[in-house]
Amino acid sequence: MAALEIGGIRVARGGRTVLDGADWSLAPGELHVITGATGAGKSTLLALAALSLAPQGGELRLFGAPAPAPDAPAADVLRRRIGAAEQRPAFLDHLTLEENVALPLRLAGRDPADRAAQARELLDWLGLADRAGDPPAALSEGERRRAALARAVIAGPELILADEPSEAQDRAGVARGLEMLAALAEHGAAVALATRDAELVRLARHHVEARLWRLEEGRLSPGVAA
Ligand SMILES: Nc1ncnc2c1ncn2[C@@H]1O[C@H](COP(=O)(O)OP(=O)(O)OP(=O)(O)O)[C@@H](O)[C@H]1O
Repeated sequence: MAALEIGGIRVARGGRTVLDGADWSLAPGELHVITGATGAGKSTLLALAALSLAPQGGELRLFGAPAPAPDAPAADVLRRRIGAAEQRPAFLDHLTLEENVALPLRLAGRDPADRAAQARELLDWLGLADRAGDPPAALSEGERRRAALARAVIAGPELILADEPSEAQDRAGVARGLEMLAALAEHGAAVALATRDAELVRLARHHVEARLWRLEEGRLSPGVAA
């Protein structure tokens, strides 16, 4: 069963048709990389999958069932199975970075020691261990992106969505983030990331098992956007 299926999906934003009959299916254990020019609709596609946005037409299915409207109570329940790292992540500035990253575990009712240990491990892996006690406002753009990725994956979601995860990262950071997402896919998560980063695409092609898509004129097709 696919984690996510869209069929003939149509979305208009700001008076413009962004997705125009797009089809896509993402199964557990798969890593998909969506490429496309700026404004092509990559973030829109991930926002649909994250139940942040409703389509105007077509079919959206999550975990084998028709997706509820973003404001329906059922959407809140489903979102707990989804980890999304947004392009412009928001954090709670009265909490430390570690507490922000551990928030999904807090919402899941996990005990504090367990939450702290898991957050530390992820921050360490993503090169943020020395920032754990800092407020999010003190982080650089690249550090915020990595923290958003950590927060998206910490509770073990079945579907992981990462929007431009490599933006503002150095080469080592790009590789680390991709390695982590590929490892999570290997362990059974359905993972999709959107990017315009040629280095990330190169790594996805040659160093991990990934399926590449290009989003053009509102539709997805196999390959990489020019
Ligand atoms: N909140 C919004 N209100 C109105 N229009 C929007 C909104 N968000 C996005 N759009 C428009 O939808 C289109 C697709 O935007 P989207 O952010 O999905 O593209 P993208 O491929 O992710 O671009 P980028 O690579 O620059 O992040 C653009 O024309 C954009 O201006």
